[in-house]
Amino acid sequence: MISSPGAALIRRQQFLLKCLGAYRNKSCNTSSRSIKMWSVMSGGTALEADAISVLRSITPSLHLSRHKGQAGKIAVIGGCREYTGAPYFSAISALRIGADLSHVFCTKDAGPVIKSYSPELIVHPILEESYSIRDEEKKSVSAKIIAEIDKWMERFDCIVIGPGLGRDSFLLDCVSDIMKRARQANVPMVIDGDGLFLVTNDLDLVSGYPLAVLTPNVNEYKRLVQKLLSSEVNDQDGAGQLLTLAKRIGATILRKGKADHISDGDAVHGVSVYGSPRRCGGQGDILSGSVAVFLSWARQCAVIGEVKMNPTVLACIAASVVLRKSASLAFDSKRRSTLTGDIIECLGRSLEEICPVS
Ligand SMILES: NC(=O)C1=CN([C@@H]2O[C@H](COP(=O)(O)OP(=O)(O)OC[C@H]3O[C@@H](n4cnc5c(N)ncnc54)[C@H](OP(=O)(O)O)[C@@H]3O)[C@@H](O)[C@H]2O)[C@@H](O)CC1
Ligand SMILES: Nc1ncnc2c1ncn2[C@@H]1O[C@H](COP(=O)(O)OP(=O)(O)OP(=O)(O)O)[C@@H](O)[C@H]1O
Ligand SMILES: [Mg+2]
Repeated sequence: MISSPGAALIRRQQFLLKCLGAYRNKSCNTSSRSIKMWSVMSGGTALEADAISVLRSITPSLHLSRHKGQAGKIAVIGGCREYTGAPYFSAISALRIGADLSHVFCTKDAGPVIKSYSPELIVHPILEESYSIRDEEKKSVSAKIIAEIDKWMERFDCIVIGPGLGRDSFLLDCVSDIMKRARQANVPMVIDGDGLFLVTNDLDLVSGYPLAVLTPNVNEYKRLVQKLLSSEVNDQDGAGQLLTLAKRIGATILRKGKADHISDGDAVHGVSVYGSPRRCGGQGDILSGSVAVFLSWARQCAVIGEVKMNPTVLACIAASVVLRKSASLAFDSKRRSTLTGDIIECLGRSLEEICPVS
């Protein structure tokens, strides 16, 4: 059941309206059709809001005085023998949204492959799967991996855990340790793909960590609901169930689908901007890299006036809007042949149309 809104929630709702209203008349050399999202605060009040304004409020302007790294340093932990596309899509999307540096930590096998896709990515092929190490080596190999990641951890503004990670048990144990380190260092995490498999089986990794964002697709969401709420997905009360799940976990969830639904346990927001009917694999990977960048930006500007907006929620709204708009642009020209790479090509144009570089 959705509980009554507290004073803080009402203030937040009023703030959101004010913040959105402030931008409504700002000129924009885009087609500027209003991009709509809806929000349901805990009291059940629906409000139509302008997601363009959320994007504009968190996207930093570009100045000649800014140095490399200030627009975001992102790391993706993922990429194994089977999957090299997913971490690439996530990491390159982070750069296309506007991050300055994008790293990938992947297995030794995946490293050369991912490097060959792009010279823009900084690729660390340091992870290992069980098949490549003997049992007696596991402890020392694991310690070496953690030591290597530790050298970098505090430099990252956000890490994405899971695109194309695979399910190897040794690898997942190492990634659990990496997540614990990230949490200790207060580094935000976006958990997707096989990272969600890990978290579903060990909730403590993200439980009560407000800087964690979970981005489940249909299957991943179903597994979370079954495990944590001991029930089936309830689409009659989808918003209520998402709210309960987010509250139970103590983190933000972006439930992907025909409309994207976002909750941090206080409110549920929906983004239903028209996207594309093409369902080629990899679109969730674009989303994870994009959320990471917007989260690093939103954390820098989420305190406006007296009210603090949850940066994880703002980041999810922004990423969802830009991905869907990009998918729509790509589909306009590529139609049935639209691939994930085509959507990534449109990320810059989508964001530019909403937040033009002055
Ligand atoms: N190029 C690459 O390297 C990419 C690699 N990736 C990486 O792959 C790993 C596994 O991730 P995943 O998403 O493939 O696994 P999962 O969620 O179990 O789905 C598998 C099956 O579930 C079904 N299904 C899906 N949606 C559904 C729906 N709406 N409604 C109903 N059913 C639905 C559908 O089953 P089918 O229709 O074939 O029976 C689908 O085939 C992970 O590491 C990820 O990051 C991807 O990022 C893609 C690009
Ligand atoms: N039925 C749909 N209609 C319109 N857009 C959708 C639909 N399903 C998903 N999307 C869009 O695609 C994005 C990715 O969702 P999807 O369910 O494909 O993730 P995923 O399965 O994790 O993708 P990936 O193949 O990268 O693993 C969502 O954020 C949403 O914007
Ligand atoms: Mg996925």
